[in-house]
Amino acid sequence: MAAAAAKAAVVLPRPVTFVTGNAKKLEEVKAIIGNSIPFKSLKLDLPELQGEPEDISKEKARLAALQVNGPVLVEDTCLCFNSLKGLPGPYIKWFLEKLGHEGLNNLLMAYEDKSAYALCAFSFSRGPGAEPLTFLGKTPGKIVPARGPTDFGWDPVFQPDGYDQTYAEMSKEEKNMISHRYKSLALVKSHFKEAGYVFQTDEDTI
Ligand SMILES: O=P(O)(O)OP(=O)(O)OP(=O)(O)OC[C@H]1O[C@@H](n2cnc3c(O)ncnc32)[C@H](O)[C@@H]1O
Ligand SMILES: [Mg+2]
Repeated sequence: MAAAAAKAAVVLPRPVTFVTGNAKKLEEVKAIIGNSIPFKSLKLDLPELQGEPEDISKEKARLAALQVNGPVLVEDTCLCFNSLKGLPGPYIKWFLEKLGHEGLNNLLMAYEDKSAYALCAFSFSRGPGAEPLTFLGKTPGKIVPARGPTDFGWDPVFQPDGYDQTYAEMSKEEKNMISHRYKSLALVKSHFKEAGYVFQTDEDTI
């Protein structure tokens, strides 16, 4: 067949819903995605799961797709300390909540190596029952005593490699050009471009 290479467009029932309970994530996702993917957001507190980042992200997507009954994007963010073999990793939310910025630094007191990496795992599911695809973005850096505004998570204690500023001290534009989230979303965007999804609109979603 001559046109064997031509792929049929995959029609999705409505714009993708980005499901998150975190308003700061949403701000960054909106800024990075822009108009490249038609999406809307839904604030839902999905369960904090355990395991490997990729598995957690996929499971989040499965749960979100069931709740939304349509295509979803979710993401799970980890902050991994190399001296601690990648921990706190996906458990950073609880570590930050209980220990604060100073406590995160204290975890590394006994170690010379303060290096760390921020890891973002976006997962996309085409709908309930579909196997989610996962896209990982990683930015290396180190853990430092808190500097800068404290409006987003662990930003004040993470200084990316090659920069004198912590994520918190950078402008949002600058962070969004180098961040774990930016890198993961760049892969998501490429996937959407390649897949050529066609969206039907559905006005009755939130
Ligand atoms: O509803 P979801 O999307 O799960 O939102 P969440 O706040 O529960 O987020 P995670 O489960 O991914 O937990 C990640 C933790 O790291 C924080 N965090 C996520 N991205 C961050 C970033 O870019 N800079 C600083 N802190 C971040 C976030 O506030 C959480 O405390
Ligand atoms: Mg969460």
